[in-house]
Amino acid sequence: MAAISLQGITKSWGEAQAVKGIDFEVKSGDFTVLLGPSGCGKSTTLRLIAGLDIPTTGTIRIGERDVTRLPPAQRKIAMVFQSYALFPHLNVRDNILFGVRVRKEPKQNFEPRLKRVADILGLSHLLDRRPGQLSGGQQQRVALGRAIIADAPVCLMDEPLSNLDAQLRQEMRREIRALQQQLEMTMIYVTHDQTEAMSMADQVILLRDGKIEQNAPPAELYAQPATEFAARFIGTPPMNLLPLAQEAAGLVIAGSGGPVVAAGSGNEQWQLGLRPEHIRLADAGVAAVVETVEYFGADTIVGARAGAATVLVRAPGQLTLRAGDQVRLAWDAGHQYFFDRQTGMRRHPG
Ligand SMILES: Nc1ncnc2c1ncn2[C@@H]1O[C@H](COP(=O)(O)OP(=O)(O)OP(=O)(O)O)[C@@H](O)[C@H]1O
Repeated sequence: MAAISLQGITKSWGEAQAVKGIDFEVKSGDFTVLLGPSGCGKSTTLRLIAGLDIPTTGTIRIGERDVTRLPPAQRKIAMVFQSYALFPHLNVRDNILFGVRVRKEPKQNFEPRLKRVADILGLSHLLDRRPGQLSGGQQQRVALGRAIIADAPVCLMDEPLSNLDAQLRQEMRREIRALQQQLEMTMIYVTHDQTEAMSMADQVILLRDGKIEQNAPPAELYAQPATEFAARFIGTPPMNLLPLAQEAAGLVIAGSGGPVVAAGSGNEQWQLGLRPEHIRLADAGVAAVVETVEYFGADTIVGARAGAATVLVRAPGQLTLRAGDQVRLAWDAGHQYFFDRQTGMRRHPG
């Protein structure tokens, strides 16, 4: 049985439609990420599940209950927001216990639950401090603690890591994922960061302009993007997309050792997609001129101009290339993707 299901959900404010008809199901114990660019409707969707807003049409179920019109308190969900929403005048203990006290749960349960949650999150030695005396990561853990102590079967998070620096974000990603698995929480997590989505999720729901573009596990989203938009959104750096005009059709033939789409008539309607990690700098292949070289430690991203197109290549290790160097680009035919330029739909492979 699905832990959460949304059917035919729309949300309008006056003329403006933020959510334009979405359907999805979340399995119990799964980590689901709502991913997409700013304004695509992620937060609105999460707020509808939380009960902070009511959908214009459609049905939301949590377990077997239709909760579409229930207030947040009756939905048995925990929430963590970007701002943490900690009370500055309360210490860590009272911040964590705030929700259970408001709900007037039996007092004798408080201390053992607090101890467990503080142990899990490494907050035991900080219980008497106030939020202002904590680092960003510690504050984030307190916000998590408040969600976990509720023992709610469903936890919703809206960009909970966006105020943290890059290293702490990575640590917290691992921590949240481990906690979610350990506690078998059903999680819906909003982010615009595809790396976050790919590294944490069981299921990624990619939203675009109020609709679902693709709903798939991370590996499928990467290997089989349904559309050009999905292909562009996933990957670091994202997939190269080259218009398959006459000139670029030559690229395909030269690069793959054989045309997948025949050169010539009608190729302009296609877009060729190549992931940067699937292109090699080789002895033979398409001639290109290096424009940019960025070294990241484990790998190097090279930007090279081939004809009218600039192609990004991701190569392992450090390369001793400079702008202006001549290189040749090669790739396997099996790594070519083709998209219909009109509809954006992927046509090949698959
Ligand atoms: N209360 C509101 N009244 C009117 N329009 C709203 C309201 N809340 C959101 N919107 C609009 O609905 C659309 C979707 O907003 P939403 O916050 O869900 O996007 P998002 O994907 O979460 O974006 P971000 O990543 O920037 O937070 C936007 O165009 C936004 O301006």
